[in-house]
Amino acid sequence: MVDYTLYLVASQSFLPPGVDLLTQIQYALEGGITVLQLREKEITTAAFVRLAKQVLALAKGYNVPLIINDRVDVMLAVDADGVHIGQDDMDAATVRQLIGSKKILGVSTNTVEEAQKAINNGADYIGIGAIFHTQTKALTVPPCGIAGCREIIKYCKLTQQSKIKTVAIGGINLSNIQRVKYQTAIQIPKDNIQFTLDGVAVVTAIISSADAKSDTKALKESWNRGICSRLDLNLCPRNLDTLKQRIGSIPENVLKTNPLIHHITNNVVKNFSANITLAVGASPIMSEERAEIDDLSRASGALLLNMGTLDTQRTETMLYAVKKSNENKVPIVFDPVGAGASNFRANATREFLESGIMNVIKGNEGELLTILKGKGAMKGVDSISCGTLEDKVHLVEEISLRERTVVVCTGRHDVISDGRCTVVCSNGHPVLGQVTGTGCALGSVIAACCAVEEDTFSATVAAVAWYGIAAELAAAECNGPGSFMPTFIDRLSQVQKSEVSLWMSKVDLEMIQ
Ligand SMILES: Cc1ncc(COP(=O)(O)OP(=O)(O)O)c(N)n1
Ligand SMILES: Cc1ncsc1CCOP(=O)(O)O
Repeated sequence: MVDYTLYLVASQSFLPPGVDLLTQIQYALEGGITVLQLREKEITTAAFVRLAKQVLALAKGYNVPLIINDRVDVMLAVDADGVHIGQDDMDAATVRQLIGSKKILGVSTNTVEEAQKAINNGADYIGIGAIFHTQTKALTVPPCGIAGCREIIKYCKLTQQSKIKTVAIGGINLSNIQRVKYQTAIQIPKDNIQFTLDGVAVVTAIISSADAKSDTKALKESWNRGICSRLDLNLCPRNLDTLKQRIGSIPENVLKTNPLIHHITNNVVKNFSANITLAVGASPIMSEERAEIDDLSRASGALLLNMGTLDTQRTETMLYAVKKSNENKVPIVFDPVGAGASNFRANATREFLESGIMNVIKGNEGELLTILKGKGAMKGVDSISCGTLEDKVHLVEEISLRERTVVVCTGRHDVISDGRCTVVCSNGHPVLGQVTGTGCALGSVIAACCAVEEDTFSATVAAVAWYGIAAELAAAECNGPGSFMPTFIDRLSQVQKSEVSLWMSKVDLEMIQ
């Protein structure tokens, strides 16, 4: 039985300066790779055979199978353990005939149809990908992403009841390996079954590493470790009554717990967001200093990441904060402000989503459309509409299912989904749209609620309703946006102090079946 946990696709092209391939492979073997592939595109057949013989001897010493990329002739010449082929190579059925039944056959797949064909043609495993963008090769088809990968796993494991093994490939590294493992998992609650990938394949995460042995170890440990971050997909209450019961106590818990909320947010809203955080009973800290992220991550109840005034340095810091928060199981609320306004922001949004697990994604329709469809869906940082409320619900559900996280789309009606359960919250007031920063500061309240409530979906619904009700109360008392701001902060801070039943009576929620 081959163990596909950590599959290295090795190639001379991506080595660090001064390091030779055999040495790097030796480190990777010492670090614990479980499968090795030799992928050489630029060398002669004779050189490929020579190299393959050396690599095979090395791999045998660690009992690790050697797969040859693309070249059936080289694989047969050195008697390697198997061959890996892509969609543009010799067809899998012919390769199977040539190599016989005992050798390993791997096939690259990007769609369910390709997986189906690979299984029918006798593949032992499929490489699913590219799952994310990769620097290693120019992709001819777009990355299939977490959602595409899940579809393929589901097909392989469930529909076909097949013994085929699955590994994901493309852009996988230490920062996202856990996300890949857990977010591609398929749960069948009624049968208590879970299907997961059998492993991941990487090129640069190991082959370009300055310390290949320890990076290999770290990748393997991360794969085998329990889940980082919180993915509480089973906690979502199933009906409106249980949801309302659960959200009723959340504002009070924020006040009692006084969680620290680390904000990496935009310059326009820092002051307002800090005041809103204080008003709900949490403690804000605004810091973009990378040197204190480790400490803050250990101390924080939640992290708010807001892309409003993004720059290159802040992007780096945010990526590091994502990594640390996931490691420390600190929930992250991600606000992709202006995601589609420029290529820079669209790319950063993608990079954030690929780099780790975001527990909540909060955006307006334009931002969420950008997450779903890429750049081109919005103008500047202002939102555009995706159509009817039904369209908005579909948008939120689609992203939530794809990213396996809670998604909130703000607007006249706020739509919140965790992919299994969707609610529309109609609390709020149009004056919120006349005060800058009110959208961003909602992120602070969501983060405060997530810090005290494990069930991220309920925490998010509580925050959205709480915010909306405070806005309704404040708007009723004031004359315009100027006087609204202080009154809003007052009302926000008073919700916990009022009777739960009083604030709950104002909650305007509808559950979408
Ligand atoms: C494990 C694994 N999965 C996918 C690939 C990609 O193979 P292919 O589609 O043949 O592309 P090239 O590697 O030839 O560029 C792989 N090599 N390994
Ligand atoms: C060979 C291949 N096939 C699909 S993505 C990929 C390259 C993966 O490289 P990396 O792990 O460095 O992103």
